[in-house]
Amino acid sequence: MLNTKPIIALDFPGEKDVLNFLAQFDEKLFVKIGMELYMQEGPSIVAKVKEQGHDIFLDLKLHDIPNTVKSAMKGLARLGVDLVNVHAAGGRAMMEGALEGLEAGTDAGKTRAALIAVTQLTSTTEQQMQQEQKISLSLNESVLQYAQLSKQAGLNGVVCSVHEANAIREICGEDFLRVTPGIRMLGGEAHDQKRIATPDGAKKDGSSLIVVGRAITGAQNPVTAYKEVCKLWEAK
Ligand SMILES: O=c1ccn([C@@H]2O[C@H](COP(=O)(O)O)[C@@H](O)[C@H]2O)c(=O)[nH]1
Repeated sequence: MLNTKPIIALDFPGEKDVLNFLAQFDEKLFVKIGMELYMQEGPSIVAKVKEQGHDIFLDLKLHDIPNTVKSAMKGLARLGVDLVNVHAAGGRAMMEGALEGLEAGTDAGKTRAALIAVTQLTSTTEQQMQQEQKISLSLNESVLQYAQLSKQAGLNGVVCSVHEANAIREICGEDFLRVTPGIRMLGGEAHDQKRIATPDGAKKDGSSLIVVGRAITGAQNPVTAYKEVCKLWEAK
């Protein structure tokens, strides 16, 4: 069973910044290690964060031919994280390969990480998707198509924006995870994100888990900012 705390995106350039950031908290967190940190520090950063007892979403968004993704996922499984992902655009066979690799690499007796697929990045607009990716569907339809494909491949859920979460829940079911980045406090700067929502909006609109980066890591007091996000996310 996955932790339902807001996932803090540890988008820092290196280990020192991460450890200084985590030292401010006196509770176990659910954190995300993405490409920025992993490319600098490699698997050792996963081990160090895990040693401190935090749950980990390893957000490397694998996207390659099925055999390569299967082998890579087998390696990632050995890191013992809680949540991993691929790009749904890699296709059904690639996602099935990822799942096989994850299962093969998970030590006997251990729970395998949940596997989710990125649908359309939260930094993408419908106009961009149609013009650059030449997808003639609406953005909502494209996200739903990727969600259904991910479900058929046996995945545990998707990364999407809050705006698509309810429709995915209706079609794919409550247990199919809707993990939503692009979270901002009311009036907060969007930065490069295009499909954004507040933590309480995410709760209301069907997210299973929220991912929050700069609204916490860039705050003057990250612990206070995190508590504020938790309060809104946990409010009934
Ligand atoms: O569609 C996606 C997929 C992943 N992300 C990641 O989430 C965080 C969001 O950070 P903020 O600072 O809260 O914008 C970041 O690590 C992205 O790589 C995403 O934003 N959208």
